This record gives sequence, C-alpha cells and structure tokens, in this order.
Amino acid sequence: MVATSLKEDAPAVVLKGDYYDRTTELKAFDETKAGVKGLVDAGITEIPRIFYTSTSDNNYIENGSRSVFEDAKLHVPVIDLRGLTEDSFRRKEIIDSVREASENGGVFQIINHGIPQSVMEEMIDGVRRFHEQDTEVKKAFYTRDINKPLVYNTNNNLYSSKSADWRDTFHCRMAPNPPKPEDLPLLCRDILMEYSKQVMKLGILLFELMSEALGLNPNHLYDMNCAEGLNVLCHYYPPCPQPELTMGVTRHADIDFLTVLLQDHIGGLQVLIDNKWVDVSPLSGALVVNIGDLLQACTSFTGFLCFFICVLHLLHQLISNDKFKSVEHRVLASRVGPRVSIGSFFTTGIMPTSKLYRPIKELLSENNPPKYRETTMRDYLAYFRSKDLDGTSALDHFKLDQNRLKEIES
Ligand SMILES: O=C(O)CCC(=O)C(=O)O
Ligand SMILES: [Fe+2]
Repeated sequence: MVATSLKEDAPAVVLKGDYYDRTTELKAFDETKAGVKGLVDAGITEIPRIFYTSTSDNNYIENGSRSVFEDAKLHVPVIDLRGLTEDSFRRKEIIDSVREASENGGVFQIINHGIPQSVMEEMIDGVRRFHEQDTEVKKAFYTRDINKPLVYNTNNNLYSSKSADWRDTFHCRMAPNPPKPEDLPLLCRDILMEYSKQVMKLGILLFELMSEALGLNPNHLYDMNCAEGLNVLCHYYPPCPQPELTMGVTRHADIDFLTVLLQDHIGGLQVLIDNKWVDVSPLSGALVVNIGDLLQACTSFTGFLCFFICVLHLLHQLISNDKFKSVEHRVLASRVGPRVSIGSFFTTGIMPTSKLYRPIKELLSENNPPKYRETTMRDYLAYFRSKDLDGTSALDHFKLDQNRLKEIES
C-alpha cells in the first residue's frame, strides 16, 4: 500500500504572489456553466488561480513528483460479504471485521455486496455520458439552487472555499422524496434510479451490520432513520495539466451517517490513517464504505440542506458516543483522466422535532460513560444557529464534563 506522510509532505506550493480579484474570476468561471471540463476542452495548459490549493495539507509534490513511501501496516481493509445470509459463523466474522474497520480507520472496501457489476459499470458510464454530452445541452442543468431535482455545477462551495477543486459534479436527492423521472436527464435517468434502488438496499444492510457491530439490535440504526435520506453525488475529474497545484477534492470528512463510494479504475482517493495519506486503490467490483463526520466539512458547505445534514451527523456521533470513527479523505488531481466516481450519502429525512437524542444506552457502561448529554433536534438546531462556530464543533456544547461526572458519582 502506498502512503504519503503528512510530516513528509512538501512545503506549501509557492504561488505567484500577485494580487488578483478572486470573486470576479470565480464569477467569470461560474458563468461559463461549462465547468472544469470546459477549461480542459478549451485546451488550457495552465490552471486558473482560483484552483490553486491553499493549505499545505493538500500539497503532495516534492521535487516534481509525489512524496510517497511503502507502509505495509497501513491499508484499507477489504471485507467480503459472501455467505453473510447463509452461514451464521460467516456472518459473525463479517460483523467482527466491520466493527474493527469502523472503530479504527473508519473506512473499508466491500466485495460480493449484491450490486451487480453490470449495474456499477453502467452507472459509471451514465455519469460519464452526462458530463461528456454537448456543453450547450448540459448548461441547462447548471445551477446553485439546491432545491432543483438535479444540481450540476463545479464545487457546491465554489464561493466560500479558499480554493476550488478540479472537479465537476451533479447530485440528486433520491430519497425520501425521489425526483420525477422526467426531471432527470435521459442520458442517465434509468441507471440513476436503478443504482439508487440497489445502493439503498445495500445501505440498509450496512446499517444492520453496523448496529450488530455496536452490539445492538440489527434494526437499531435503521429505526433511527439513518437510511431514510439518500443523496447521490456524481463526480467527474477531468485530466489536469498542473495536478501539483490543485486537488480533485480537498481534505474533508463526509457530513452524513455513511457514504458508499463507487470509483472507476483511475484512482486518486486517499484516506488519512495514523496521520498518513493512504491510497484507496481501485478494486474491480468493490465499493468503498466510509463513516461520515462533520467538523471540517461543515464550515465549507453552505445552504440549509447541507447545514441540516451537518447537524444530523453530529447527533449521530453523539448517539454512538464516539465509538465509530469517521475518516478524513481527499482526492488528488491527476494528469490522467477523466476519473468518475459516485458517492451515495446516507442522511435522514426527518425534520426538527422534540424527539430526544442521547448516547445509545446499550453502548454505555462503567468504562464507557456517556460523553454527551441528551438534546432534541430543535434545541440542537437552536444552539447551532445561535453560534458562529467558525470550525469548532457544536458537539462540544453538549459534551459532559467527565471530572464533574466523577464528582457527582463519588
Ligand atoms: O471521488 C471520490 O473518490 C471521493 C469523493 C468524496 O470524497 C465526496 O464526494 O465526498
Ligand atoms: Fe467525501
């Protein structure tokens, strides 16, 4: 397995320091509605400054090549789901592997998961067809209005992030209220609906395994609406003439309960394990599963939908009492491409209610006391909205003071 050490990362890329009007350049780019692909189609050999990566964490080039080394201990586990339903011994083995992966790296690949290879290949082809169709036709879908049934643009957070990523995306909210078929592009309509149906079935199975891995009733997470919402993001990463200056996706953690990712054969996805960047190598037939988190992502997304998902994820961390780890990840830009990937984000469809959320009581013990106090979604949202959290977690407000708890107990 190839890993890139954070410590051994190259010093920050030195940018040509001249001032430029970023907002005007962002706007000019956005108004082309042709995305990153439009720049590549136009034959650019130098990337616009809006794409220059701004944080040293993202830089990975040293002396003109990637700073990498081999570390056999660091890898993303592959879990084979074959035999899950037929053999109780095998089921236990699988649940043990899911537990270990969820508690440690927070990421694993699955094979023999039940989604046919043909469906996965057609989904990748469908996404490619959408992005490679006639630009003038595609422009009709270009929007930043998240209430549209299909939202296609370059970077949801184009105007709020420090640097733009080398990627175009379209996304659809496929559950709980799927779009009308006629609102989806003909080029990928059927496969988008079929893939979403299959991935929802798989998500329900994964929540079942995760509930059991936490020692809970198999329906526990499902009954908490973890699989109620499904947002499907379809990414297209055009080849980049200066990959050392930008990123495909900036370092982040997902703001959902769980993500199921389908990637093509190109590669570039990396996860942070033990402070080292580890490649998630493409594996034919496999899907990448990662546990979501909020913190970095929350501040870089805008809009009520994303805000709402953020809050829900925090509540999830709260209910699992920090047992399952989320994983930070990024995608490197590359001269090779295009790369296609599809991220299926499991969220929840519920609206703010007075239902109480607290660490799941079955997970608590003397050695694992509750880390958070109970709260309602309504109170949580009220606190979240009342504060300019500026990258800090609203969760801290709900954290119980362990020393204080000990004092009370003694
Ligand atoms: O394209 C990938 O491999 C990852 C995409 C991703 O991290 C995301 O959509 O949150
Ligand atoms: Fe992600």
